[in-house]
Amino acid sequence: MDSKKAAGEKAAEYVKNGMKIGLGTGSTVYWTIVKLGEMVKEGLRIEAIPTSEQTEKLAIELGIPLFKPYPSMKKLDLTIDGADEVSSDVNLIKGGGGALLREKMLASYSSVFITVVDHSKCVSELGHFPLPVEVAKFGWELTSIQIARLGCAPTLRMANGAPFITDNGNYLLDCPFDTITNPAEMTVKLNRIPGVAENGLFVNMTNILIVGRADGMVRIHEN
Ligand SMILES: O=C(CO)[C@H](O)[C@H](O)COP(=O)(O)O
Repeated sequence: MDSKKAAGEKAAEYVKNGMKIGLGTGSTVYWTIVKLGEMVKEGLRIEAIPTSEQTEKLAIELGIPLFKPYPSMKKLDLTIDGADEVSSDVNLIKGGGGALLREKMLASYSSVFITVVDHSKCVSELGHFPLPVEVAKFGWELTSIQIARLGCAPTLRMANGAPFITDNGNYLLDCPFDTITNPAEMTVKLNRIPGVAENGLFVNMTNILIVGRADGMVRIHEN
C-alpha cells in the first residue's frame, strides 16, 4: 500500500459521529478525505471546514457536509492535515500546496490536530524544505528584503508563468533557510514583518502524528 494512503486512511479512524472537523490540503490528507466520503455514505454524521478551494471541491464531490466558520463557533473537534517536513520534536513546515494560512487557522482552532505524512517527510531539524511564507501582493519586494535579513534568499512562487496566488489573494515566498534551529523564534520574527500574512512553521501544534511506511503500516506518535 502507498505510504501516504496508509497514513491518510488511518487518520479517518479518529473521526467520530457528530464531530466538526477541519480538512487539510494535499496528496496525503486526500486519502483521509476519500475515506471520510465513504464513511459519510455509510452513515457517519460530520460537518467539515476545508482549508482550500481544492479540498472544498473534493469534499463536495464526495458528499461531505461543509459549514463555514461562524461567530459563536466553539473549537473544531479535530483537524487532519499533511506536512512538508516534520522534525524529531514534531514541529512542521507546511504550505507546499499553498494553503498554509487557512491550514494554520483551522489547526489552531481545533481541540486535536492530526498530522499525516509519509516517512520521507521526517527530518531531524526543519529547514531543508524551503519555508513557504504568505505575503501581501502590495510591496512584496520590500517584504522579501526584510525576510532575506533573517538568513535566506526568498523566491516568489510561480505557477504557469505568473505569480502563484493563494486562495486568500496573496503571494507566496519560498524561503530556503537550510536549517531552522529555533522555529518558535523564527515564527515570531517572520510574523512581525509588515506584509507577512502567515508563515508555514507549525510549532507545538501537532497532537497526533501518523507516519505512513512503504510496507503500508503506520507509526503513531502522540504528543
Ligand atoms: O501544507 C500543505 C499544503 O499547503 C500540505 O499539507 C503539504 O504540502 C503536504 O502535502 P502532501 O501531503 O501532498 O505531500
